[in-house]
Amino acid sequence: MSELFVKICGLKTGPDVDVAVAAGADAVGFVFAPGSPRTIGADAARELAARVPESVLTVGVFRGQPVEEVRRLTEESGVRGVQLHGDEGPEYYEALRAEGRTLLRATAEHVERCGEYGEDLLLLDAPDPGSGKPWNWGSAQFTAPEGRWLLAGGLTPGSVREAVETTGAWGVDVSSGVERERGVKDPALIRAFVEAARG
Ligand SMILES: O=C(O)c1ccccc1NCC(=O)[C@H](O)[C@H](O)COP(=O)(O)O
Repeated sequence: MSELFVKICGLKTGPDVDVAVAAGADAVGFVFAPGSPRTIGADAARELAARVPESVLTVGVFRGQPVEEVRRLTEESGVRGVQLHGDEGPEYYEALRAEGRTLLRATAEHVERCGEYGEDLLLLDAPDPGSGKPWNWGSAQFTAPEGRWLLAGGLTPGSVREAVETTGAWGVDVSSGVERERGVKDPALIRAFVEAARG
């Protein structure tokens, strides 16, 4: 099996981006959704994305924003992936597909397989994304989707390995669990998370 895909989300500073990349993250996320302590603008994201090597995917995170706004922010920032947390339907993904970006669909609903909406990666997350609250991925009722999917929602360096082993997730995504306070990343936790995730 290939190595677990690890995404570190909600990065706001150059040093934190550098730590995530050096730790071995496969993707880094910049929050464009309004109203979060992690929200940054296109100019800040462009500067952060410029520090990231080609091998690491840069992802803009959106929630309930018009497709024109998503297009504008992705173009201005230069991120190569788009992560959607709203109620966007397949037509929304179709509208973005032509731009050649990696599309991530985040949902708290049960999903049979990745790709149903035209997404490249599926993100199974808590109902309140970025809150650090875990959801019940360990329950007997949970069935993993087919295809490439990431587990998110309240993961920490202490819980991520068990979560991967229990669910068989293809990848993981974290924000709160690598912060020392809400919206402020902790380099040691970023390193510990990536290491623990891959066992
Ligand atoms: O981070 C936010 O504040 C946020 C706001 C609106 C939509 C999405 C948001 N974050 C998404 C993520 O950081 C992750 O994809 C994921 O939800 C992990 O969150 P966490 O439980 O904090 O580890």
